[in-house]
Amino acid sequence: MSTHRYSALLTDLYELTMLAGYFEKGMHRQTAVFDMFFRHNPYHAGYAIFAGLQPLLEYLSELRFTASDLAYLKALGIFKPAFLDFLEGFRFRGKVTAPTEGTAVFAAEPLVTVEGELAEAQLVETALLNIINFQTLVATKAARIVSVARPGIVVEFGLRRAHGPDGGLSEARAAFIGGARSTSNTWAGQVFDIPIKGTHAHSWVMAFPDELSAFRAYADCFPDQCILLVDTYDTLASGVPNAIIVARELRASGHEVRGIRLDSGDLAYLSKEARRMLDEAGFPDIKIVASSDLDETVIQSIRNEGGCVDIYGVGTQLATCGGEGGGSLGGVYKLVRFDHHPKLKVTSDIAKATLPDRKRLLRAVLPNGEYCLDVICLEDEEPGPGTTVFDPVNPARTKTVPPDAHFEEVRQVVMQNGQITRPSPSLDAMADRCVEQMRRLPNGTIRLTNPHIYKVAISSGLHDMRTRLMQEALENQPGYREE
Ligand SMILES: Nc1ncnc2c1ncn2[C@@H]1O[C@H](COP(=O)(O)OP(=O)(O)OP(=O)(O)O)[C@@H](O)[C@H]1O
Ligand SMILES: O=P(O)(O)OC[C@H]1O[C@H](OP(=O)(O)OP(=O)(O)O)[C@H](O)[C@@H]1O
Ligand SMILES: O=C(O)c1cccnc1
Repeated sequence: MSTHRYSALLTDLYELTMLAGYFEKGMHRQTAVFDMFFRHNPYHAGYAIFAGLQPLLEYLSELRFTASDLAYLKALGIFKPAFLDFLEGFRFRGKVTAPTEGTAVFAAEPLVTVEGELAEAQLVETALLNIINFQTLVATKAARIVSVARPGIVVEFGLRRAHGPDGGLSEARAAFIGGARSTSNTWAGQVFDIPIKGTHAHSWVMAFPDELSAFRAYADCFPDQCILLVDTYDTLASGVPNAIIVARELRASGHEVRGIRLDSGDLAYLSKEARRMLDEAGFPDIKIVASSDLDETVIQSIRNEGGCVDIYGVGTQLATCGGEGGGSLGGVYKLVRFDHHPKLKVTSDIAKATLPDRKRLLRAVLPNGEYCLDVICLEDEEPGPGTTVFDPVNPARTKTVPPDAHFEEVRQVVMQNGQITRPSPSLDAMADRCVEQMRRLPNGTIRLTNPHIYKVAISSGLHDMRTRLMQEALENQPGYREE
């Protein structure tokens, strides 16, 4: 569902000045192809989970300059009237190719490819990166957290620590794609139809004369959604025993306490003790919720210690994409074809050289359904099983596509002539896709630390084209002399 209209001014000024320049030089209608990709998986992870496509397509479909946008740009005094007239009729009519949200993707792979006139393909750079970088970063963090929490479930609690209201909204969406089963963010629930869940705060307990009367009052108000926060005073000496008293009283009136929440201390130890006390009191179905600065490492530690947590409430670390290698995803948007010619950003560092031209992204799948490597090839290439492919950074290293593998196309055309051509799957289907993708990755790829590096290779056609373009670019440098 659409949240709001995106402004056409959701862009960096330089996109607009370049556009004005291309317009003035008569270049704006020349054809261009741009690729969005990132150079390193976030969190030093073995994979990333692609997210943000549906909001991106909404932005592209709605992109137009309103009268007030044009008045604002005019008042800046830097744009000429003819250009402002051009912007008035501006619409995005390009083509977009991308994976489905929830798909596992890897560093160096072309993710979103935008093809169209230079003006439209250039203008959308900033918004595209803003949307895809953030949602992919959050979905990946959620997938990491969920991968260690399972079969425990993850609830997203991050709104209070998210980067602004809009950050909190899109974060809840991306966290759901990455595997969080619900959110505390009520607005996200309304906008995206994500299940919403919640308990109560310490202030509830403190607003009553004592913990037991606070628990009784909460059970009275919410007899069928009663989850009690048990750590305000002393978790095991008062919180859990008081929760058991209220659970007995509620049962006598035909209802059940649903859960207790632990929010401090050693969550492994406390959850085991609380589980034992609840079971002994005849409440094996009361769930244990844990929160308190959780992330994938803490959850793994709780699991390793045999903790009895059923539900992990994860806020700050998920909303802010914390942890080493987190914080931001460095996705970039590079010109790969212009005016019917493949383009390459030449650099002495081959790791930073772009992959030219229109490309396909293929995933080699073994007979058992497991993914074994990805191959980036030119649009008209058909690499088959048994083909030799090249490491993009060190092409002296080659690999053979297993002869019994078959290729799956990772991306599809999702927009043509500015019209969405593939309806977006539901958020549930995206979340299911993420689960399925993680299941099909090789063992070790989803490990938190030092993961197995999933191979991404380039085809011989792409390798040859890149080598030729690098050579041509060098020869065109003033002062170049072949040794
Ligand atoms: N078993 C565990 N293994 C690893 N880390 C844990 C475990 N249990 C809790 N933690 C983490 O240890 C930290 C300690 O929490 P502690 O209760 O001391 O602080 P707190 O929750 O910030 O307390 P308060 O909110 O009362 O100040 C939290 O960040 C929590 O995520
Ligand atoms: O720790 P997070 O992963 O961000 O999860 C959300 C946290 O937000 C709430 O506490 P808050 O820090 O607002 O205050 P409190 O713990 O003092 O109640 C809640 O009790 C969690 O601890
Ligand atoms: O419902 C909760 O328990 C909750 C919601 C947001 C943040 N912390 C806790």
